[in-house]
Amino acid sequence: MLAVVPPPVTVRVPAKVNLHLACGDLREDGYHDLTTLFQALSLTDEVTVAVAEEPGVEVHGEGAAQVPAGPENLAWKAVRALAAHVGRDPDAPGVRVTINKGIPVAGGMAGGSADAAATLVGLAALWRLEIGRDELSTIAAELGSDVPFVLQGGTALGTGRGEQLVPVLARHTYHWVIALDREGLSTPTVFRELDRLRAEGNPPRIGAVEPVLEALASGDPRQLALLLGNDLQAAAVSLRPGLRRTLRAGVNAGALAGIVSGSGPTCAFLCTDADSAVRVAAELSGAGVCRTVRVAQGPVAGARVVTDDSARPIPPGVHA
Ligand SMILES: C[C@](O)(CO)[C@H](O)COP(=O)(O)OP(=O)(O)OC[C@H]1O[C@@H](n2ccc(N)nc2=O)[C@H](O)[C@@H]1O
Ligand SMILES: Nc1ncnc2c1ncn2[C@@H]1O[C@H](COP(=O)(O)OP(=O)(O)OP(=O)(O)O)[C@@H](O)[C@H]1O
Repeated sequence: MLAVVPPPVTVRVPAKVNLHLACGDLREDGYHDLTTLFQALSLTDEVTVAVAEEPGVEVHGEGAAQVPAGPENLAWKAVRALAAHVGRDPDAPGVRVTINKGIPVAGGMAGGSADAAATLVGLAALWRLEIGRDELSTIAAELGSDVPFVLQGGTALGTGRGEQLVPVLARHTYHWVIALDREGLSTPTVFRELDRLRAEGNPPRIGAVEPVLEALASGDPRQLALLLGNDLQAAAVSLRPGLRRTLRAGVNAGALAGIVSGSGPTCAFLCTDADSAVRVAAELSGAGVCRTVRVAQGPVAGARVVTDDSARPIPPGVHA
């Protein structure tokens, strides 16, 4: 009997911005306790997983040259982790992962994490696994602190390393302008810089998360804008002083507020509405303070299969 090769599966996965990121002190395991509010944004990667005789990862799109295409790719680590979890050989998983990057690389928007989350969802479909989202989320957390959130999407409160999530009701679509820097920043370096700043002095810490949750419940972007905060911003700005100018330029261009996204260097600007975001993006891109700008909305869904099965010819021997 001929084995039917399952068709490739494509998954779309969002970037994230942290609306609120309160960072605790360095823990003994090298991580920091976080209280963070994540929002998934409409900047996305597309990841296709396919059964292949020549396994591996290929990366296309913006910034692809900076992304490893070997075993260090977080998507490949996800292949190995899921294979091991379900009793397949992680050294011979027989799959190829094709990543199309739309999320800035090393931009503080969880680009690698997104590819890992998408790979988990794609393989679960390709291998027809009976595996729940909670089980996938546990594997995701082992791959990186941001992976469970981009798997889940929407808006969520993260604690622990950022991997313990509770969904949050956000009654509004928020409009963002995203300013991409010329070069990335390494996440561990930014956390280390915050530790250094804290050892030397006393950089201010952002306030409690509750008022931000209330602002989100109100759905008023003006209220939310007043409360955006990120403890890692001081560290990112210390390593990349030009970000101060970018943050100022976004507000001067008409944004309600600007913030460094996660560990940076990407800056995210909250705008009143979609029209305002387009105007802010146009003005900011002319200000010469960043490599390029994008417009995005949030919240959006987490990693989900987008393969259009209806457009795919039914292989011979398979009946719908
Ligand atoms: C900055 C954020 O993007 C905010 O959402 C995340 O905290 C980073 O998440 P991530 O890139 O998935 O990070 P991981 O791969 O888990 O960790 C990379 C490194 O970042 C630092 N790290 C990360 C998360 C955390 N809560 N504390 C940390 O100190 C550690 O040095 C760790 O070795
Ligand atoms: N699939 C991947 N996509 C992007 N980068 C990857 C991937 N796999 C491994 N990397 C490596 O991870 C580094 C960080 O890239 P990534 O785009 O995930 O950063 P980030 O968005 O700042 O992460 P985070 O916001 O989760 O801290 C890159 O410099 C790259 O070498």
